[in-house]
Amino acid sequence: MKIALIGYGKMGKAIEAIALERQHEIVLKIDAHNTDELTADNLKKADVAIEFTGPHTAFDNLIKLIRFGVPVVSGSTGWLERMPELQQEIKAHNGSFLYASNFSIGVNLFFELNKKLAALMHPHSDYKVSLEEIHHTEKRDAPSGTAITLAEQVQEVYPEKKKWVNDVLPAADELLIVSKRIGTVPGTHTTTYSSEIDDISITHTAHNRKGFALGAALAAEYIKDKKGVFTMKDVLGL
Ligand SMILES: NC(=O)C1=CN([C@@H]2O[C@H](COP(=O)(O)OP(=O)(O)OC[C@H]3O[C@@H](n4cnc5c(N)ncnc54)[C@H](OP(=O)(O)O)[C@@H]3O)[C@@H](O)[C@H]2O)C=CC1
Ligand SMILES: O=C(O)C1=N[C@H](C(=O)O)C[C@H](O)C1
Repeated sequence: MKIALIGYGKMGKAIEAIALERQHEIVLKIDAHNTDELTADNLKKADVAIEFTGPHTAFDNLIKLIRFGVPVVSGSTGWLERMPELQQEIKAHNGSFLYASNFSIGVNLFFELNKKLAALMHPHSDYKVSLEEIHHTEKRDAPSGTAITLAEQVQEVYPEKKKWVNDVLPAADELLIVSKRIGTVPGTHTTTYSSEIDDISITHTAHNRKGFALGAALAAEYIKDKKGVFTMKDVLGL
């Protein structure tokens, strides 16, 4: 498979390594220094584009890629309020798109656990729910996209939590997400239910970026010849 990497930073490089191991070819690499090479002609060489740039650049890149007609996998976080606009564009161009706030298989299993644990805990009102995420100091957005997904899953089960809040004292109808930035931590997410008597926590700890990169490669292989909007649940059959 011929892959265009849009974003060639920590994730772009991790994806390149896994893609080469899986016998794919990288036909285009775009970073902040050669954005003028993000053209329809250059994208014709690729079977799929994998976009990991960041919160401020993702949406414009994704709109272009969809208009160029290339299937797109994106993991950029911090732009999701514009997803409805992108979805319209995907529909208008009969495009192919797969987004995940976290591509690792472990985190996608963790998402399923998170939903199940929330359902178990909700009847037990002594336990107060909260979330924590820890990432490296280069991370631009807070809370992490993964933490937002976890919070939204909890909110589905706890409709009394009207919104999530980040790093402030929460009101009774707010769900707290604590964000910490420490060294080179690849990504740690915890959901905790805390009572006066005891705490129950589930944690996913990424040891490196290989899991995110492998998930993105699997997603690209899955989407290559499909049309529509997909998620990691489709890829992993969850
Ligand atoms: N969904 C998931 O599983 C995961 C998602 N992420 C998310 O992916 C995003 C990127 O993370 P990460 O790789 O760590 O970040 P980095 O900062 O390491 O890399 C970002 C890359 O994007 C490039 N870039 C900046 N602006 C543009 C632009 N306009 N067009 C093309 N490329 C551009 C940068 O170029 P330059 O180096 O020249 O500045 C750099 O190569 C973040 O939003 C992060 O949260 C991260 C890990 C997993
Ligand atoms: O920026 C990162 O590094 C990561 N970003 C994603 C997020 O915001 O959830 C996924 C992963 O935790 C690493």
